[in-house]
Amino acid sequence: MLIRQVNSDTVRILSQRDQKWYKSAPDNMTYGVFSKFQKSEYQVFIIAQEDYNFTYKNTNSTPKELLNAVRLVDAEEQKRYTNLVAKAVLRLKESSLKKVVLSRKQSFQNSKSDTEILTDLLDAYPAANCYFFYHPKVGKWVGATPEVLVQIDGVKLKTMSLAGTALYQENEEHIWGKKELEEQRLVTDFIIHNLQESGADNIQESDVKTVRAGKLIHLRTDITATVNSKDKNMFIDALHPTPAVCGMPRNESLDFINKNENYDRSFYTGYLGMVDKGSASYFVNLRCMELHDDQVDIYVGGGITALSDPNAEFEETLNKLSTMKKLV
Ligand SMILES: C=C(O[C@@H]1C=C(C(=O)O)C=C[C@H]1O)C(=O)O
Repeated sequence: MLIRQVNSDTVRILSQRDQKWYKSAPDNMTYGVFSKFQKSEYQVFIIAQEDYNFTYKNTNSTPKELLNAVRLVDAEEQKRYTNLVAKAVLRLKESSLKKVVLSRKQSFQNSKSDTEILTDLLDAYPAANCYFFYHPKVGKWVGATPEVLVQIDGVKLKTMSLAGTALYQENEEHIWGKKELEEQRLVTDFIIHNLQESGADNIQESDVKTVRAGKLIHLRTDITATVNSKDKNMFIDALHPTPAVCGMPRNESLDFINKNENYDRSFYTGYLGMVDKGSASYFVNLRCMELHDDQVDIYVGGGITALSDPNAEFEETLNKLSTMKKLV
């Protein structure tokens, strides 16, 4: 497993010599975790039998083709997805469901090598958390995620509420609509409530800010807290899945997703992380794709509320799709 965190030059690789599929890891070791959206299905632990890091300086010359926008409309898929969103909007208007995150995957041919994809990823997304994961029994995934699930260093915990999406426009301050502001507030409230329930102290939230992720922008609140428990997993369980990838209330949205999304999210909207003695960093697996021999599956989604417009939600998935499509 390889990770380069936001705006860092250091690429870290944890590698396991054997091909075993570890289902847990002792806490005094350095290890990586790669988890499905529905964690009860499974998690993979990478035991760091080797632990390397190297400096990767961005070339400052992102290849031109990576900057081009690509629009990847598939008419059938548009119809299917907008119908799904319309069904969710009806449910959101008629029930106690407040938000549900819907998603889809689209497949493309790929002729690039893993190394080409990885170097293009590191060049194109210095401001994202870039990762590459491979396990012979699990598969090969790559992504550039803007979202931290949770970082714990000693007693300090950091997390974020990230939701709401718009296109980045140079020299223009975006005015966010009610839908985005409300759906992001919902995520913040959920995180704060669940941290309180888990016994975290001194919970602080920043002002809401607009942050850039490639050609997209999102709303983000940074949240910090003090934690005394040594059990990092407790905080992951408290936070994952947040309403940034699932919905609100959690069980109701999960039920809607399982009954209506009609495909397997697999590791998309799950999380990945590295745990190193006293510290742990976990990221939400977004803006990601699964690599097969000559095909890739790109996963994208977005938060739906009663105020959502199905066509605008489809556009949002297209914009997110191009993040990874540029790399293959
Ligand atoms: C679900 C995704 O992203 C999440 C949904 C967002 C939204 O609905 O605006 C924004 C950021 C993420 O929390 C994705 O990128 O696939």
